[in-house]
Amino acid sequence: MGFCSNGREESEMYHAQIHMYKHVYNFVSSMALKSAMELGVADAIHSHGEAMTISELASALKLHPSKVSVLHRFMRLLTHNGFFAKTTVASRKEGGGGGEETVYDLTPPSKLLIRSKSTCLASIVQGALHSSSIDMWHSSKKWFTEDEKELSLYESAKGESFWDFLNKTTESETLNMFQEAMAADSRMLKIALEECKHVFEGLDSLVDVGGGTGTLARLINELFPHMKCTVFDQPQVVANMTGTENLNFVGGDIFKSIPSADAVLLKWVLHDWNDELSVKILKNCKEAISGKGKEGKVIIIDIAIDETGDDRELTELKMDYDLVMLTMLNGKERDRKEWEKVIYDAGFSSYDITPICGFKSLIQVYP
Ligand SMILES: C[S@@+](CC[C@H](N)C(=O)[O-])C[C@H]1O[C@@H](n2cnc3c(N)ncnc32)[C@H](O)[C@@H]1O
Repeated sequence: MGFCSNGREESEMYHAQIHMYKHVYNFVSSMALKSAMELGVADAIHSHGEAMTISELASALKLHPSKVSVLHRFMRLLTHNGFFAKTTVASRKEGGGGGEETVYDLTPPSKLLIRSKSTCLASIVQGALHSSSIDMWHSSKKWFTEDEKELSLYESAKGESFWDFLNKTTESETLNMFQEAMAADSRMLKIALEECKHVFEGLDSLVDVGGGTGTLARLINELFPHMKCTVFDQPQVVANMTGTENLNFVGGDIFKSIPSADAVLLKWVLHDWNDELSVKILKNCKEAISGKGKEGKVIIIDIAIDETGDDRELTELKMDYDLVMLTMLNGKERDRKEWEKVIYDAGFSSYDITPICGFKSLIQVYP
């Protein structure tokens, strides 16, 4: 193909270059977001109570005076990316002399970084962009040439599985960071749970398998105070947790056995595992709900990839997550067909999938 021989080819090539560079530098937007989260930009604007100029923001964040122009450039990108809104207002400075100034305000995405709010997702930004989640990508070429199907990129690069890394006593800070990120994600489900109360009606007991530190179980308990909820997770995760009359914590292993209940909840658990291990978990869930006969059910909250039904941006997010699960844990995000396979392979007779809260789906599975 000639380089500049014909207008169409030339324009196609330069579009391709833009496409390529855009994807090469996607990480800059992610990292700028992480910097804003670490600096507490959203908290500063929230505490101030109104939109702020760059100098006000720099002073509230206690930045070095030499970094005011740096902050301006970060805010320019973050504003372009929808995290802040920029407006021009009459100068509020004393003796402003009728001049104007540019002020930055919060937008719905940056409101999700306000730490005092229950919907804060700062810990997700922290965990997803932590060096332990990113460093391994430098070893992907080596991983592709290894003959170890079950080895995640994480394990190939670091010599230990992500779960082992999390559970090392010396890394308890990382375990806390991970559990806090999971809790933050669960808190986001509050409204969705209220909207799908019917899913839990008629159940006297529920076990939240891989339920972490119990954030979701607590939300369910608030909606259904009479339901007996059990949070089942690895012993080291639930060791110091205290329950209430209708909320208790049990340590154990999902691959061995799961406490009995009318229903089992699995939020963000099956995407951690490949199909074979997911079938094993689902079979143990089936056993756990067997006392309730045909009335028992397994409630899965996870991603369902739907390339034809979802828009491009949503599908990209779901596919990004698929690679996160693959590389960190050898897990996977599934489309309808893939869900159906693991569900039927585990011996269940039917299921239904409903999208809830943005990018996750609620999958009810019946014996
Ligand atoms: C991705 S987290 C999801 C946590 C929680 N369901 C949520 O969405 O916030 C997966 C959970 O599975 C737990 N887990 C991993 N392996 C387990 C095992 N063998 N037995 C019990 N729990 C396990 C982890 O400790 C972790 O809390």
